[in-house]
Amino acid sequence: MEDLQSALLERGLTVSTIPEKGRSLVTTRDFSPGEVIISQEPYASVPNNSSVDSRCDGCLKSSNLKRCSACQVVWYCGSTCQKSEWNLHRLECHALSRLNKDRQKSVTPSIRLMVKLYLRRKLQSEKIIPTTPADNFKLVEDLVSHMSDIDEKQLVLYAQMANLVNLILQWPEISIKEIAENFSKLACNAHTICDSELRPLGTGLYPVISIINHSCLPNSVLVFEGRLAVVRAVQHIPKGTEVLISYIETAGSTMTRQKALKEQYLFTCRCPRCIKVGQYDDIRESAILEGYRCKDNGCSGLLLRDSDDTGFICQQCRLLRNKEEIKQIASELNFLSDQAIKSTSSGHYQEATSMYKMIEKLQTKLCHSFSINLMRTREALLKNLMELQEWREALAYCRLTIPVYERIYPGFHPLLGLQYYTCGKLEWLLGDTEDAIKSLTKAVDILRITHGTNTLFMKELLIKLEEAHAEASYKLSSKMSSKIYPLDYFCKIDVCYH
Ligand SMILES: C[S@@+](CC[C@H](N)C(=O)[O-])C[C@H]1O[C@@H](n2cnc3c(N)ncnc32)[C@H](O)[C@@H]1O
Repeated sequence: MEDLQSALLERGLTVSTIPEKGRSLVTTRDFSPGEVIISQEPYASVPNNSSVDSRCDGCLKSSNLKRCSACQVVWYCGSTCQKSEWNLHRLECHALSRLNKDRQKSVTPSIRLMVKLYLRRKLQSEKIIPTTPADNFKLVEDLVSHMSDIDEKQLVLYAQMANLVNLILQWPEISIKEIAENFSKLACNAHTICDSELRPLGTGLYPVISIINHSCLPNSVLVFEGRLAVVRAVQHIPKGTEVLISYIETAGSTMTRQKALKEQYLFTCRCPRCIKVGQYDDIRESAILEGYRCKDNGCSGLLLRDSDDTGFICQQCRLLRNKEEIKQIASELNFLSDQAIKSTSSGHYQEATSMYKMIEKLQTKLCHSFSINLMRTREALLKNLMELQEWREALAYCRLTIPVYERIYPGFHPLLGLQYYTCGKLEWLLGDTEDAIKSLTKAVDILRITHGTNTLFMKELLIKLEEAHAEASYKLSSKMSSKIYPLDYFCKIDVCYH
């Protein structure tokens, strides 16, 4: 820990203990928006491989993969990644090859992560892999496990998983209890590794990043460059301030956020947003985000439960919305949602689009215009319409989500930046160059803070913005000299969605 403290002090950081929270990362100098506070390679990581989606164990890419011919479990994109992982995979490969085919199928990413954790400890203790102050098993031992707070059912599950790890490793010196405790540590300390567009790729354990506590109104953001975890300041952080990231999707109401945090991380958040729970403003906000709209189409009031629980009363015009009517629409929505999800996952995008349109119609009747559920439906429509290359309609839905994003992801939030990016790409594709410039500029303003400016992803975005500017000037000069703009120029861009 002392070694870690000196390494952190050089970066302008220190570890302090805060009652109620435990260890926390605190700044010893000012950090400016966009500045990297800390970055770390994983102690152990695994791709979220499934039977339909495989990724390279080294870089998490999904192209040009070849399966390890010995164990038939692990994939690599080429010899560079295979070589860089070889020290550890040599041991893992041997252990996995001993399993029969059925057992191999039960080796989930979580099981592999635990196996890799122990193998790395072994390699470090045998000095085959070097240790550093920020990369050693002692840091894993120091992580919180909440063993005494987890319920019986979860404990049984961890014990079963620990048995499988034991069977794979065949190391009699480690106990089931110890492995089970480490599973509990992974549950509240491991991070989902995402690509630049926040699509999940894998899971990693970053023991120094894991010292950072949560806030629903964080001053920093965690993003990934490949497997490297990077924490950047999203606002000015003065010296002596706790570094805080968000562990969860912050869009939900206070109750929804608190439930998610309690279930997975076993604490009650008391951040500036959460301490407002139960106050009128917070109840109002929850009713907007997750509640219902007034029956009168002309009224924009929000609804709160009436005192005798017969329904919900509009806070603007006092009209009552009956509980039974709400239940009826909600059950229709559940049915349609199941069907729409099935259609999307089986690639029937046309069918899924029709379902989501029906859902949107019902939700527009039921929910407030800033409702998160309605926004999720529009996101699903955007995705499906992009699959169908219905760009104009996709853009219309993307635009509808922006005001809700602005409300639920204030400040420098990567999701808001990414949504502007999608909007900008669609506008440019459709030849709305002026709008594309506006959207791409907003995307750059946010993403240069959350993602930095040096990654390939950001370079591509900056090039797109430059090209959009060039196109606008070209259009202007063509207009002035009455020339016709070459249409095929617009077809050369790719549009992808996060
Ligand atoms: C990834 S760890 C963070 C570091 C941890 N404080 C430690 O001592 O190692 C996550 C755990 O920290 C605690 N924690 C994180 N954020 C918190 C917060 N805002 N309030 C209270 N406890 C928090 C919870 O116990 C949670 O399960």
